[in-house]
Amino acid sequence: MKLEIKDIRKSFDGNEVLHGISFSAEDGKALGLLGRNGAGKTTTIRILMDVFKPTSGEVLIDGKEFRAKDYRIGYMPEERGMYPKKKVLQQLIYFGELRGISAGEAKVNAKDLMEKLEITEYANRKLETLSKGNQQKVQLAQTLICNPDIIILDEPFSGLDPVNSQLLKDLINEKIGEGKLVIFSSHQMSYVEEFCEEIVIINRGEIVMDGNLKSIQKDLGEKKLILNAENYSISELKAICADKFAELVSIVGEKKEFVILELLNGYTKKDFLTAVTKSDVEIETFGDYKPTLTDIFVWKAGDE
Ligand SMILES: Nc1ncnc2c1ncn2[C@@H]1O[C@H](COP(=O)(O)OP(=O)(O)OP(=O)(O)O)[C@@H](O)[C@H]1O
Repeated sequence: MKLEIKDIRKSFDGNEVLHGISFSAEDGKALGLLGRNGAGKTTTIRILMDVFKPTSGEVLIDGKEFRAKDYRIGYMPEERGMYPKKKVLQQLIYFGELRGISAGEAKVNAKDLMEKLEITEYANRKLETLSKGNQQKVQLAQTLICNPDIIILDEPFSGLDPVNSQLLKDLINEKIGEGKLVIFSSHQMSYVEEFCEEIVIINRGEIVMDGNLKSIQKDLGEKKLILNAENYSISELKAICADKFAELVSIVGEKKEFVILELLNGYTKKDFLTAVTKSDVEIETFGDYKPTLTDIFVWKAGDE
């Protein structure tokens, strides 16, 4: 199953917020939809869910027009929409029926999900009496109650402690393993890095980066090295690189723990290592630079 967003534009009152975005998501993989606040992620998801019509462009599934109502979709919106006064199991069954499965099937699914999310003991409690994190887990159970083929999660980890995050991770991974199509929107880069093979970064309504995360990291890390010294601080090391090794490398950045360098044309990692070894720099860390998703995000979606 392949879901394609093709050249989508969306305006609100004449103000265009999506400027022709295109990307695709496939089953058995998770796609991370990233962007700063107001970038256009929720608007994109709402177009997918048929909450809004795009101003132009189309959404296709396996090459045909996609109509959300024809598919089993589990959508966990950022603003959680459940009934505070209703009992947990009762409302999970209600949402299951609402989404086209029988009460019996919904009950079986609800019990299975509650067990996996360790919330069985709250089955007969009113939702509002649960802690925020447990309410969040009920919300995920609601999202998955009809065994959806397409799962769209908007900030599913907000407010969860590490143990509960792990339960959620296990469940989402299980769904990816079952071949579901998962779209995952979050500001928590570590989770995106863990789940998502593919990423799309939206900035001010435009796609600024799109593709396989590992390939992007490899491409952006190409010819880049990290260096740290035992006998010099980062700023001293930068000055040394600019002074002694300027023929071999340029300085492209720094982190608390190391300087990031780029090999200049014609030079190899070995050339640089030989030069450093001959100098008085005592190497603490030396190796290839692999940008984190946070690095990529800040670079692509940060302020100019
Ligand atoms: N119903 C609406 N009417 C008018 N403008 C809207 C509407 N919905 C969204 N927008 C505007 O569209 C732009 C994108 O908003 P959107 O909610 O899609 O961003 P987002 O990437 O999901 O942000 P966040 O990370 O803060 O949730 C914003 O400028 C927002 O004000």
